[in-house]
Amino acid sequence: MIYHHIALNTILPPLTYAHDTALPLGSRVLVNLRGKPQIGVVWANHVQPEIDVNKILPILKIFDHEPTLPENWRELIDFTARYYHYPIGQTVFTALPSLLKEPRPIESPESPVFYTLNDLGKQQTPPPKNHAKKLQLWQALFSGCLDMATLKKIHPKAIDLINEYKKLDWLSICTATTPSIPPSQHILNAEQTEVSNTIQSHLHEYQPFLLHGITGSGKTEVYFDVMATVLAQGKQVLFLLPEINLTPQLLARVAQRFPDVPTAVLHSQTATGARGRDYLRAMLGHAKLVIGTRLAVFTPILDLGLIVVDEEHDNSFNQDNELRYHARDLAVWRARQVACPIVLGSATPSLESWHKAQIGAYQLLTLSHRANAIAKLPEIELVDVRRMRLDNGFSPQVLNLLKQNHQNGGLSLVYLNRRGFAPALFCGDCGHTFGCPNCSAKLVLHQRARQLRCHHCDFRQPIPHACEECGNQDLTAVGQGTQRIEETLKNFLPLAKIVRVDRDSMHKKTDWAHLYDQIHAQQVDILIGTQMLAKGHDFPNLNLVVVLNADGSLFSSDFRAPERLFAELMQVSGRAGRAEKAGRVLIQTQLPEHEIFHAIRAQNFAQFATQELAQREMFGLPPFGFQAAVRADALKMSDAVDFLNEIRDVIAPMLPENVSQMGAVPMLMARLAERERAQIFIESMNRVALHRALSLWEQVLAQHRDNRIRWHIDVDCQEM
Ligand SMILES: Nc1ncnc2c1ncn2[C@@H]1O[C@H](COP(=O)(O)OP(=O)(O)OP(=O)(O)O)[C@@H](O)[C@H]1O
Ligand SMILES: [Zn+2]
Repeated sequence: MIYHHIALNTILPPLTYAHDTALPLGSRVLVNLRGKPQIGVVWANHVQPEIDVNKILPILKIFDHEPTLPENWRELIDFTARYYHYPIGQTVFTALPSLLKEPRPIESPESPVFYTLNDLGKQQTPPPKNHAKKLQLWQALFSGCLDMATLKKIHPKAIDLINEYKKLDWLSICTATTPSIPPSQHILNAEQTEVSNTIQSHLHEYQPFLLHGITGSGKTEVYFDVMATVLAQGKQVLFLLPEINLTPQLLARVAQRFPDVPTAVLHSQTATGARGRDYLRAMLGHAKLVIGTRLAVFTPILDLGLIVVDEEHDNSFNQDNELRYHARDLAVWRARQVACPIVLGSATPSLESWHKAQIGAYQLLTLSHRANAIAKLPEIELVDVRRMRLDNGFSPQVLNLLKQNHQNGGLSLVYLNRRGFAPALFCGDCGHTFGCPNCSAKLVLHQRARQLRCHHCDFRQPIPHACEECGNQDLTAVGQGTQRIEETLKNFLPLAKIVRVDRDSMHKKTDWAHLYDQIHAQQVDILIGTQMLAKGHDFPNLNLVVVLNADGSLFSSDFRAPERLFAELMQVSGRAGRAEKAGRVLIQTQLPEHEIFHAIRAQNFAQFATQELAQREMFGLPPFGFQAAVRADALKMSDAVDFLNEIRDVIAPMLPENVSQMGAVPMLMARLAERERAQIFIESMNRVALHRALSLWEQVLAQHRDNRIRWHIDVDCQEM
């Protein structure tokens, strides 16, 4: 008998099972766990059993016709599990798409066949213009070699058309698997060229780059330029971006620039079947360009030649439940593993990456001008609203500008990162506000739906007619949400076409396409939007941005709040003035003297980063020190706090010297979905020591099982 370690979807380490031959590592198998058949992955073979061999169960089934999960992928999983102190088996199951978690054999995709029009085909009349997709498919076949997966992305009925053309003998099969890549529509400017050349002088080796390019400086064009070279060499590219930026606009840009390149798109909304297939296509090297959000960092890739992380500072690369990982950091690890360059791009880099560039661990590349030669960075002005009477959140100055801009035919964006009608409902008699019964959060008023809603746990209730404390029937909606802003502006400018863009208004994928069409047809005068609209979009006509109520987070005790606010305001400002029309940005604030606004007005990231980093260094905060949180939640705060403090005391005598652990404290958002949450911060200036301490925590936590309490470890935690 040969004994194997099998990684299973459990908190236990890989368990031992027997088979009469040695199975290849990375194979999928079926085994019994607690009497139930479960899918597992062979993690080690020829292991020495640590338990009585008579008790070792046999492997029930081997999916031996499937490709095995490759070695470098297993190394990535091992590293992830170790670094984030998470069970290996559960890490495997987070990283796999559903298709591979099913106890069924999968159909392994065959090597793709590439089609092109032959001479006879090229002599035919192309399909008429009113059959746009058919024509597009024809044009793609005319100029390149494409596989079925790529053709299907151009036209869903590609199979039928290919069969038809085959019958007519218009096609030939080509072997070329290195795609032909048409040149860009833009000629890179001098800065872009230099940056691209620098990156390209480091292909085939590990080299991290931090590309700091102001908004609209043409970072995407630089990524594409480097990608074109790597793809033309037949290597694969991993392109990661925040969920919010994975827009149809971006995918259209990719499709236009790389029409022949077999592409896999992996994000949480991709349909299960498609995601599984794309995962395998990347793993087998069929898909050359792998685009996705954070989870795509776990895609096995046969021949990785380049990684790009766009908007690398974005918080959505950090997963904050179950396996708490940072996709950007894992991407850097992967680049080192396979010795390829990685480009981290942003207009407002994370202070972690900026610091690494300052100390020379990353190479800093800069794009300091807008790519479009006539476009300039917008002017940013502050509107001091301290002593002003606001009309539903608007200063008179801002209202006037919006009116003027509408009269002059401009496009304006009103930014407010708060959806709903009003953030709170308030009783003027007794001062009561309506809170969520499950969370420490106020209920948000949604006027049209006639509901109060919790934006954290999605609790909903009808709008009450009277105060639940004193019975007063005169309740006031305080503060502004995007719906109220929309209402106010519609009353103020009844002739303007106003569109609100937030999570409540954008449900379907087609909503975005529709919005773009409307904007490009110049049918929109004013956009009202949350973060969703602030990032990455390129609306050439947009020339006025108004930010309402930017101050909220400046009172936060989260040390990352200023960094986030700076990034947010630079991003939203960066939407203005991207083409011919000069841009203007107004930020309403109660705190115009706050130092963060000096840097924002100067639009000077380096200045901001230097200030912030000096403070972080003084307090030993990341990126100077390393930090992890151990969190516990229970129905009662005292249970969570006591649990953590007890374990802390057990560990204290064993704690490595240069590690400190604080006392347990409630989290900033102390109550969430009926659970009360506490945490202990564990800090060290030495990463290895911190991880040694965390391993201790892991061991002791595992021994202290208490059904009332759930716990987790969050390494490099982003949430306070
Ligand atoms: N070399 C160039 N010549 C002319 N136009 C260009 C050039 N490079 C990029 N552009 C155009 O400039 C605009 C901004 O480019 P791009 O979207 O690549 O910038 P970005 O830095 O990724 O922007 P952001 O970070 O603000 O989302 C786009 O409309 C793009 O088509
Ligand atoms: Zn809630």
